Amino acid sequence: MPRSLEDAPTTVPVRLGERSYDIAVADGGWDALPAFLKPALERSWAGRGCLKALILTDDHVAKLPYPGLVARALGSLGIEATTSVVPHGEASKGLATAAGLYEELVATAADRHTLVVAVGGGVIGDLGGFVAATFARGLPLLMVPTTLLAQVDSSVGGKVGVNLPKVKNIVGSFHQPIAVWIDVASLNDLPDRELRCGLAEVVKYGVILDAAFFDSLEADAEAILGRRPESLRRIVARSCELKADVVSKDEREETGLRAVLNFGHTIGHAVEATAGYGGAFQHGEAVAVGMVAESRLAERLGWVGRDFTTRLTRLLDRFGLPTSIAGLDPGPLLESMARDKKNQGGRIRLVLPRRMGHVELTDAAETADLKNLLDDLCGPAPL
Ligand SMILES: NC(=O)c1ccc[n+]([C@@H]2O[C@H](COP(=O)([O-])OP(=O)(O)OC[C@H]3O[C@@H](n4cnc5c(N)ncnc54)[C@H](O)[C@@H]3O)[C@@H](O)[C@H]2O)c1
Ligand SMILES: O=C(O)C(=O)C[C@@H](O)[C@H](O)[C@H](O)COP(=O)(O)O
Ligand SMILES: [Zn+2]
Repeated sequence: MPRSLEDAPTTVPVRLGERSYDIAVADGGWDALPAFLKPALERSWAGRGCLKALILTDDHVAKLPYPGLVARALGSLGIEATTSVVPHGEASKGLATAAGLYEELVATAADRHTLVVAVGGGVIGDLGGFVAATFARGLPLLMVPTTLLAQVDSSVGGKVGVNLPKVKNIVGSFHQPIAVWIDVASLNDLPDRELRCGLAEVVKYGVILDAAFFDSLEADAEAILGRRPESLRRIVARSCELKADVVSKDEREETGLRAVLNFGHTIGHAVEATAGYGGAFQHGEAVAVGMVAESRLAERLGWVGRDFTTRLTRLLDRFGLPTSIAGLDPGPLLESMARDKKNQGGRIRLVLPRRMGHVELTDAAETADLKNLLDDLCGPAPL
């Protein structure tokens, strides 16, 4: 049970017609999970009549209580769970791991009512979601994100997928979960580096959608880094609300609205893929340097002033995130950007800021502009 009424989970709805679902933002209170899950299973065609579940997690999270707490909640609903553990890290988010999971589903006689439960970070959510989307043409999916990044971003909105060696997230689908259960208390176990990675996506929401949220992150930075529960719960709930609103208006990134969530990712994904998965840059770190680099591009196009990038860089710095791509090789970065999913008609499209709280998808930058930008930013940092 929640420890008090104030501890009852906050619910954020994701409004998508028949694919609507709720995100519960709790602080402990795992006893409330069965009551939260039961109606979600009943609402979902594939979840109705569910007797079996596959809990997917990684070898770090497998040592924590969360997969067991999920299995217990499912057991109380009469659902028998088996657990599959994959190695932690981005290298697991590939077709080879997915193929192994398909074999496990076959071996356990999974049917279209078998629930896939992703318990872990964004790697587990994207991989488990991809397997759920594709096995038997679609199994019900429950997200139980345990990193800040997964709680504020990857567990919400239905983008699931895996990487090819040179291209991030290039094989995938849109497959909405039936529910998302977030326990912010699980963030107490998280290494500092992973907390910072999540903060990169949190800062992103301020830049793209909510200037007042950005102000509040600046004001509350110490409490957030100190993992004060109210602060974590506030940033998780607000991030989920902002993402849920965008996803409900443009679920499949068709109108250009959802693309705003990709600020920092055109250059960020290029940095991640060229550095190698599990290499020098985690996703959140790549997004941090990507946001700064894309803000510099916006400066060059006259969209924002230098002060805009300075303010963004200062907050990322305060959160202990990298802000520079100095020393990277610009050639492979540009090649990688040319493979971005947002591109159209051979033109690279990026999401760039106009002012705090507002960004736009644009192909205004010529390849030569991008090459100059990368040459400058990858050169030695100014003294
Ligand atoms: N689908 C989307 O919309 C979306 C959005 C953002 C990011 N992503 C994807 O998410 C991935 C990054 O996710 P991530 O940053 O969560 O990385 P991750 O899944 O690799 O998790 C980071 C590390 O934290 C560990 N961990 C997880 N929970 C923990 C806990 N409570 N305590 C201690 N350790 C814990 C994991 O074992 C792992 O070592 C990338 O692949 C990125 O592309 C997807
Ligand atoms: O949900 C979205 O839409 C996003 O763009 C969120 C991003 O933070 C996330 O990294 C996403 O996986 C990137 O999507 P992609 O389409 O560029 O692969
Ligand atoms: Zn991201």
